[in-house]
Formats: sequence, structure tokens, C-alpha cells
Amino acid sequence: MARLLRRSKSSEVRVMIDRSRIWTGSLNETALAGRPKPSAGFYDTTLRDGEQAVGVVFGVEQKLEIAKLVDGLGVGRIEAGFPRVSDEDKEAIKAISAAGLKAELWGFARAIIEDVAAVADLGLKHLVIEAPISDAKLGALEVAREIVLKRIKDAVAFGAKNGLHVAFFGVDSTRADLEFFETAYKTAIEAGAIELAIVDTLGIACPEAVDFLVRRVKSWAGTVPVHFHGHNDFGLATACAVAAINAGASWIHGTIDGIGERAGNANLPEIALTLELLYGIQTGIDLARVRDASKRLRQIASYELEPWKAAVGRNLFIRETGAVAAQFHIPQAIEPYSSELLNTPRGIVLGKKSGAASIAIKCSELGIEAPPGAHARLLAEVKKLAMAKRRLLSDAEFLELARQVS
Ligand SMILES: CC(=O)SCCNC(=O)CCNC(=O)[C@H](O)C(C)(C)COP(=O)(O)OP(=O)(O)OC[C@H]1O[C@@H](n2cnc3c(N)ncnc32)[C@H](O)[C@@H]1OP(=O)(O)O
Ligand SMILES: O=C(O)CCC(=O)C(=O)O
Repeated sequence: MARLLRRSKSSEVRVMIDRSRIWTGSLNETALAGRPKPSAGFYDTTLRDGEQAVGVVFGVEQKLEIAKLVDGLGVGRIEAGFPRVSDEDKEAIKAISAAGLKAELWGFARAIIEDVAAVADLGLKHLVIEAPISDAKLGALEVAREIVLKRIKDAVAFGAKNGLHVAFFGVDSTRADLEFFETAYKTAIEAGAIELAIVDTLGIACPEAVDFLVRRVKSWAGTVPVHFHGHNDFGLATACAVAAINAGASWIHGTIDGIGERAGNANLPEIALTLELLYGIQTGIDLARVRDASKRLRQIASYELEPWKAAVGRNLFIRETGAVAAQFHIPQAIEPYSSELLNTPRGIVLGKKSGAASIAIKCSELGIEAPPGAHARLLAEVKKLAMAKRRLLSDAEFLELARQVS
């Protein structure tokens, strides 16, 4: 049975992955044998930290559409926005709040009373209160440690007094002095925070460091839920998220496609794919929808993705090489999992790297009956043209070559 991962509301989702379509072999199972299978909820921050990607500006309608997309994926929590940024952000939060989404909605605020009041005024019940806690950040802002502790205490206490469910989020916590880290988080708890987010603002923590920090916080925070908010500056955001979950984190922050500042945020669909397929952990994320969600977000935010990007890349199930085409009839020989899990077709394209099987597959796909010996000539022509044009061939070009060769 699927584990329920939408933690916050009664209308929980169950998304079952057809495990017969996962062809990852038994190595992971052997290596992970006997280990517990932890679970964690997904906290989407596409609307706030995702919008921090350079040049991205979401309008109210777009934020609402993105919130619905993310909700449709099955995340437990959505960070609806940071109201102090603009009136438009406030309008977007109102629109999202009125949309009747299944996910729990969260607001974002600095450790500043006016920021917290802005979240409360919009009727949100849950918020993250953030404050810098590394000396690098505090130094840049010219804020002393004692001052930030006071700001944390006052802002969290104000939120708690106003009935808000507060998570404290220590910006740059992975570069903070460990003792001061603990002081800052304990200050937040004493002031009324009931959840804690560990924040790898610059994506500098290796997975082992994330494991260390999550376990360290859990050792003194008891049952307080711990979040992990990661960035991808070293390409390790997914590995760090997995490390955080294995160490006991309850909530993983991230965005669709990992959209965000610099190298981006942790990529929630990629983490879901990893947990489901490599760790056998059910996430509640509907993998069949992630490619459509990614495609729509790319249209809205006007960015391109590498075609080989995990989970959502355009080329994941498109194959050119002849050696792979020769095995195309047995998908598990050439794929880690079935394209059907991501609700996308597989296909063969023709180019420099085509082989005899590529030609046979394409002929059958296009209903071309080539005479004996024609396939070899056709293959030679395909390679020649692809090298001359330095690209793949279109079906129309292939049909023309087939006509010339027959
Ligand atoms: C700043 C953050 O960490 S939020 C995350 C990043 N996100 C963004 O920047 C979103 C877009 N940003 C914006 O729209 C704007 O930059 C805003 C609304 C966030 C800030 O506006 P600004 O005009 O730059 O700053 P504002 O005058 O409101 O606040 C600066 C003060 O906040 C303090 N401050 C900054 N971050 C924090 C924090 N997390 N907690 C407490 N105080 C903080 C500064 O020390 C400064 O204090 P001072 O006035 O005593 O010197
Ligand atoms: O200070 C910021 O950029 C916002 C907080 C955040 O999302 C982070 O620290 O990763």
C-alpha cells in the first residue's frame, strides 16, 4: 500500500508507482537492505525562491496557475509568497488562498515584525521566518549576533502570539558557527517556533554534512519537525535532500525544475524520482505529471533546460545510437525505468550515429517498404546527410532519401 505523504490536510493523495516498470536492478536493494525507509513531505517554494531566479517575474494569474500545477503534483506544502516584496505578491497569495488547494499554504517573512504582520494580515496560518545566522551574512548586513537573536525572538514571538504556526529558517545555516547555530534555533524555539528549517543557502554542504547537521539538530530538538532547504551550486541538491531525509528531516524544500537563484534550488520532481525509484520510498508526487508541469513552468518563466535533464529532459527517451536501436525492442535493456512512468513516449531519431536497426525501426514507423539491400544504402545516406548538416534528420528528409535509394 502507498504510504500517505500529504501530511497536512485531510484530503490526502495516493500515487502508486507501477514497480514492474522500474528496471534499476537489485544493487540498490542489496546495498540498502535492512535500512529503514524514512518518509518526508515536499515543501514547494517555486513561487518564492523559484521566482528569485534572475529575470523571472510571475504575475498574479501565473502564480495561481503555478500553485495549481504544484498542488496537482501532490506536494504537501506550498510557499505561496513573501508579501513584503510587492502588492502583487499579496494579491497572488490572496488568489492562491481562495483557490481551495489541497496543499497547506505557507508565507515567508524576514525576522521583522512588519513582514510577519503582512503574512498574518493575509490570513495565512503558517509561515517561515528567516534570519541570517552566518557571520558572513551578518557581517555583510552589519548586524551583530545579539541583534539578530533579538530580531528572531521578537518576530517569532509576534507570529506565535498572533496564532501563526512558525518555522524558523536560519539563512546560511550550513556556514554558521555551530554553537551560534544552536543558539539561534533554540532562541526561535523558546520564542514559539514549532518547526526548524536547516538552510544550505549557497549549496555548499556535502551530503555527509547535511546528514551531520540534521542528526545534530534532531538530537536536541526532539520531536520538532526539521526541514531541509537546499541549493544546487555543486550539483548535489538531490543527494543532500536524500541525506536529509535519511537523517530524519520531515520536510524537503525545493522547486519545479530546481528553478532558483544561481544554480537553482533542490529539484522536487528529481528528488521524488530518486526516492521512488532508487530508494523504494513513496513520495505522493505524481510522476506522470512532472514533465507537463516542467514544460508549463518553462513557458511561463521563459527558460530552457538541458535536454538530458533528469526526469524532465526532452531527450530522456529519444535514442539516436544504432547500438541502442538494436535493443529498442527490449526497453529494460536501454532504460532505467519505463517512459510510461513519466507519461511520455519513447522514440528513435536518425542521425550520424544511426545503425541498421535504426533504419528498420524508422521504415516500419513510417510505413516504408524498402527493397532488399536498400537499408544498408539508406543507412549510408542518412549518416552522410546528418554529417553534412551536423544535425538529426527529419522524417521528411528520410522519406526523400528512401525514395532516392529505392
Ligand atoms: C532579504 C532576505 O533575506 S529575503 C530573501 C531574498 N528575497 C528577496 O530579496 C526578495 C525580493 N526583495 C525585495 O523585494 C526587497 O529586497 C525586500 C522587500 C526583501 C527588502 O527591501 P529593502 O528595501 O532592501 O530592505 P528593508 O529596508 O525593507 O530592510 C532592510 C533591513 O532589514 C534587515 N534585514 C534583512 N534581512 C533580515 C532578516 N532576514 N531578518 C531580520 N532583519 C533583516 C537589514 O539588516 C536592514 O536593517 P536596518 O534597516 O536596521 O539596516
Ligand atoms: O536570503 C535569501 O536569499 C532567501 C532565503 C533562502 O531561500 C535561502 O537562504 O536559501
